[in-house]
Amino acid sequence: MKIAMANDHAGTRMKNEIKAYLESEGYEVVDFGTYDDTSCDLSDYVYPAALAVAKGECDRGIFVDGVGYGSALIANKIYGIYAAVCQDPFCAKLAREHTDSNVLCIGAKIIGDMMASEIVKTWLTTEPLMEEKYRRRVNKVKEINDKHCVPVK
Ligand SMILES: O=P(O)(O)OC[C@H]1O[C@@H](O)[C@H](O)[C@@H]1O
Repeated sequence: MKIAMANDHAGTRMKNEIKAYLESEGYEVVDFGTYDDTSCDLSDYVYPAALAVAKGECDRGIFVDGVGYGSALIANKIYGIYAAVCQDPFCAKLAREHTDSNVLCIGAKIIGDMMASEIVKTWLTTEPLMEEKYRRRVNKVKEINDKHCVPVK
């Protein structure tokens, strides 16, 4: 599985921790930056990383900023991106089982490294539930995406 990663200055340290974990587990990581703690604008990094997922160049995305919502807000503007902010493994489990999210957003100012690691593990290893009600809900969100978002070329 190929994973796009992106972050701003608030997420660099945690992004590096997660990236090292992913690579040790055999995942391929494409790191869109930023690469240091210099203050920057999150969208400069999350936008291209989300595009890579939308285009199928990467299978999933994991983005880290201060609180997580900033990454999700940007990523969810892109056709085919379903980004969820997760602050614990239960949320990460449901973000896959119920929502079929393809981007995980984490807030480095909100949770610690151990929690982030458990969230990432859970999110990457949980599959969407096939129960009719969850499929129906996911499909309704996809219909909104198809109606209002422009496919990425
Ligand atoms: O460090 P500064 O620039 O004050 O704040 C940036 C963070 O605050 C929130 O908007 C985002 O989470 C972003 O990562």
